[in-house]
Amino acid sequence: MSLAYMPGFGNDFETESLPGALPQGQNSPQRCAYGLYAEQLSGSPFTAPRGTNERSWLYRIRPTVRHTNDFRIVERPHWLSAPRNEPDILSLGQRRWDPLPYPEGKVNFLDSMRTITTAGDVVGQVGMATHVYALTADMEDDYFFDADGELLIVPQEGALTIFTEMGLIEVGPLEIAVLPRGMMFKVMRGEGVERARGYVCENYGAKFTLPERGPIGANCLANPRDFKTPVAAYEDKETDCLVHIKWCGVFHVTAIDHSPLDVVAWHGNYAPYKYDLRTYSPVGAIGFDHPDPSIFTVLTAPSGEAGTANIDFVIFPPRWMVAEHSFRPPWYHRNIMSEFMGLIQGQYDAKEEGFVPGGISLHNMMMPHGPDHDAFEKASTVDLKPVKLSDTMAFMFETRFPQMVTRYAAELDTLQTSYVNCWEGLERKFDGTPEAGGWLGGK
Ligand SMILES: O=C(O)Cc1cc(O)ccc1O
Ligand SMILES: [Fe+2]
Repeated sequence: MSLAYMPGFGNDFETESLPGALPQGQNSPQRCAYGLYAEQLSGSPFTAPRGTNERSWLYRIRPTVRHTNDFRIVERPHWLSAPRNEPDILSLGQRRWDPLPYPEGKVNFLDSMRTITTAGDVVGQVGMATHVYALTADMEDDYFFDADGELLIVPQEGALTIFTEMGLIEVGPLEIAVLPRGMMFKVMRGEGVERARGYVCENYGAKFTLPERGPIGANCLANPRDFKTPVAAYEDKETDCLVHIKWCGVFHVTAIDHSPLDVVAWHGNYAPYKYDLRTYSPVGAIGFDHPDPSIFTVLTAPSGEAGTANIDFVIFPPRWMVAEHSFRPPWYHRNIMSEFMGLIQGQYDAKEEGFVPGGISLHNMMMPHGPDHDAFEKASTVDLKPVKLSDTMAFMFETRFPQMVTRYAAELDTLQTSYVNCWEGLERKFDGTPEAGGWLGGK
């Protein structure tokens, strides 16, 4: 299946899947074409400044009030929300996990979601949660929307077809999809896909946007035209369906007798999109030293405090390493921001082994980390000719808030017990002598 998309980031789009379904010149005609209902979906307050004002007009078979019935609270003990102030679930330390195994039997996207960390406060609309899905079935008559946040989906294995209210998105490894807060959708496996796994960042705060480029100028990094928004598509289905909702950390379900994906036409700037990570144009060190990873920011979710992101979504794409007289991999460091990393394919240059595709590493607030011993030795002694890092794609969900590990993640068999040993060989190499300065200070 080859789907149609509209290019651009945050554009004011318009699309119709039946000719004339979209009203022209006004939003609310007395009667809409084809007997459709008009409905506004607001992603920002009505009065938000133009730059951040987001809403779309949807023309649908039934208004959404008909997609909700009596709600019933349901338990979803594996999809958790912040605040979970349980810093005692796992003792402090750098953490790493092997990939999450696939479940036995048939499990869809929603049922397979497993929360790894939570940060901030879902009701205060700050922070985020990280999750992993490992699915073996489609959502067929199950539909979902997350009132608590925007979902950034990062497939690691197997393509997905996501049927949203505003159209269909196909997304596979090396691509991402972003589904706005409140958007109804269902996730199916892509054509020929048996099972699929990936990472999800649930953004409780302000929406992801493109980072400023500053002196880099008007081009490179993630270019707006590479973001793709689906054209309108609808499901005309009059059979029993379940609508699942996540609201303030609690899950609800309601039964209806038709599909809620019934939007025939829409216009506006509040819409889902996909992005191919291979179209990211990295800018890096062409002289010496290792710049901060913020040069690889694809999307940033601002927190209201300048330069202090609620979340940065950062990738480590294939690129040339050419820095002279420099230690080229990431440096050792400690960070006020908390770093959740995943690997989509290949190898990450700070870790020679142990960080595998589908795996996770977590370097929380102020937890020291950096290259493992082997990577350090290699990078300190290697001949510094230009080297192409290929077949690699790691990423980071970095947040200003500490990330609390869930009990589920803490008890996973895939939690590595000896991760810290990767730094074990970093022995003292100091060869200073008192004559050279010594502990009393410089001369
Ligand atoms: O910790 C990590 O591996 C991520 C990272 C990469 C980098 O190039 C510099 C800093 C940083 O946190
Ligand atoms: Fe780091």
